[in-house]
Amino acid sequence: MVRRAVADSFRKLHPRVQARNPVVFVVLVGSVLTTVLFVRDLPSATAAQSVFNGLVTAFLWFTVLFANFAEAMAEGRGKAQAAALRGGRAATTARRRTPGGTEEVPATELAVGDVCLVAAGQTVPGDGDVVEGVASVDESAITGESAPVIRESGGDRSAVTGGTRVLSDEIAVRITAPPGRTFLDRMIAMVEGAERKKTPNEVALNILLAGMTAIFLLAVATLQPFAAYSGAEQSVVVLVALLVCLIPTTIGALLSAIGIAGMDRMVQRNVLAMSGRAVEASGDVDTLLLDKTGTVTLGDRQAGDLVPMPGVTDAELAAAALAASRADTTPEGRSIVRYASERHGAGADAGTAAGEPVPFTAETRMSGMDGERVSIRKGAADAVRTWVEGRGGRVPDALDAAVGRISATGGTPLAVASADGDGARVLGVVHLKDVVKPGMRERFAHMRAMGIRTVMITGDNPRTARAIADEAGVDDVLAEARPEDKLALIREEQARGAMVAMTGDGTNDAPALAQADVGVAMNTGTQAAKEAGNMVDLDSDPTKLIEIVGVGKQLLITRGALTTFSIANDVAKYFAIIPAMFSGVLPALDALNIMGLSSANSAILSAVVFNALIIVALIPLSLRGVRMRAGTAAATLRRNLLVYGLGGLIAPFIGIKAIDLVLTALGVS
Ligand SMILES: Nc1ncnc2c1ncn2[C@@H]1O[C@H](COP(=O)(O)OP(=O)(O)OP(=O)(O)O)[C@@H](O)[C@H]1O
Ligand SMILES: [K+]
Ligand SMILES: [Mg+2]
Repeated sequence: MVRRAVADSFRKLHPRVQARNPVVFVVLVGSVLTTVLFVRDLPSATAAQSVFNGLVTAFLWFTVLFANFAEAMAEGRGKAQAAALRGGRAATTARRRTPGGTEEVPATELAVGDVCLVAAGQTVPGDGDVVEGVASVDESAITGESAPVIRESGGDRSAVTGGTRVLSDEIAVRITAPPGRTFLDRMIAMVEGAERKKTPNEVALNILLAGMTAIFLLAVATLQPFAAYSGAEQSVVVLVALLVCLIPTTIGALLSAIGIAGMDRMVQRNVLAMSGRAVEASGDVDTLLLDKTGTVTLGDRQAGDLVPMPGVTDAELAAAALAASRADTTPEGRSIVRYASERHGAGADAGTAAGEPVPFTAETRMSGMDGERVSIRKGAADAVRTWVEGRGGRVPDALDAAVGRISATGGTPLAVASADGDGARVLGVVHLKDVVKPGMRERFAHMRAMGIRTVMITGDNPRTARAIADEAGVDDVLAEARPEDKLALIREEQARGAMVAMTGDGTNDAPALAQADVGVAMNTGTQAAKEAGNMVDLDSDPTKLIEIVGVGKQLLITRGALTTFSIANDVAKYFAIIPAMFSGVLPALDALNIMGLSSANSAILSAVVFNALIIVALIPLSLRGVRMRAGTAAATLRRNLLVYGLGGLIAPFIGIKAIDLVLTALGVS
């Protein structure tokens, strides 16, 4: 990896690459200039002068190369990972469905909307949503996790990724991404940094650094007339050396490496950040919104009980629930069919006329069927109540009692109602059971300690929401939320200045994921959710946000610390070079030579050498990030100013003096 980074450092010398970084570009121009002067003066200059010119030139080139090396090292890990991912992407053929049957086609010829059949042992040919069937899938090619996961049509676990392998059963997959733009392709581009754009913060910092560079350029250029006046005209090599020492080369050289390394630290935690901007934003998150099902809970909502209303028999309720769920492909719908068939026989709804299915939407929060004589609905209790009352029906008090009992345990109550010529009535309630994921409470407490407010938003009723919220330990809940309510809540938080992160998995979460500053989609979620967010968590762990925030904060703090160090650092070089330049003519300036450097040339050379070496010395810190300790932001800032500001001020005095001693001992100057 180091060898490749060294080769890349030379490859990056291309002016078009260098022009992206104003500080390093100025050093590059300086290097070219001193090289020309070194060669030009070679015949006329004294040997000592040529050695000086040659060494200054060499270390200016090293400065540029070290900056390139830092970036190449940061990119290295991603490139290795991309190569591994590419290796796993074997050519696959797909069994595409045609009007008459199926046909074999190469996966690269699939178009969006095609439906393919994938059986046990076969590789999923492209990204898509499962439209029929349930299967266990090995996603280790993408997540590195070998335990199989369940993918099924309908609900929030319908997305499959090209390159993963079906282990059991057969599924039909509707392709959602064109070849070349699949998740794996994007993942490769991402870890490789091919799509890396400068973040707004990086752009701002670059402008600041470019401004400082321009000011020092002006200062150094106007120094010459004064120097000439006082009889100490300086060589261009010395002026270039002074300029390079004064401009913020340290942070200029390391800035992009710090950003790339931050992205890479996300990848190491199995989080794919689609932009550096998202990584930065995660460092400032103060509100986290989570959906309930599949995020806070395991999301495997299964029918576990049927509660009939007074005057309704068990069989009647089961028949209605079954009829309303026959065409419902969501996991909830299928679990009702399973449960009712087990208890009351597969044909329990034989007496109920079939009809047109009414699919579930997050908007209506109901599903069911419309027959010729009778309509049936099942869904959120408040939605069903409105439906029944709208048809002149009266809702029994027993409904509230049943809903309350189920909700109190964190279960989801689905009310079942029917309407015919005689009016509408509630038949009973289906109890969907779900379980809070283990370890949630500790994780949310940790977030609270980091100053992050957690809000659970769910389409479920307020009592279920409250029960789950209390069990999981989130700070606040928003219940009975439709997609636009989720969106409105995020806008509201953002309007009062909060940085909002959202984790979710459903298609109904997609608008909110897109609106949030940091939108983390669960890998188990739907394609729509993954498209909308700016991060995907391959482990589908909502509390991963703690680590995401940690990485973001570390990125911001590392960048701040090294910027402080870089600027403080340049002050000392001023004390090395200015006295050296004028030592002959202005003895008063010798007071500035507090380092007691041996000669003018040695002082200047030592400063240039130190300026180059400090970049290499700080590469490990840039890649690893500064160590994070618990504490408030203000305390961290104070500590960093002390360590990196003061350290940056003192380090060069020691370093330059040491280099001066070595150079003198070697007899170089
Ligand atoms: N298949 C279905 N048929 C009828 N009603 C349903 C179905 N699935 C869910 N519901 C009802 O709709 C409500 C909202 O749906 P859903 O749970 O998907 O919302 P959500 O906003 O994604 O919240 P969550 O955080 O629970 O995922 C559920 O609480 C339930 O009452
Ligand atoms: K510098
Ligand atoms: Mg959901």
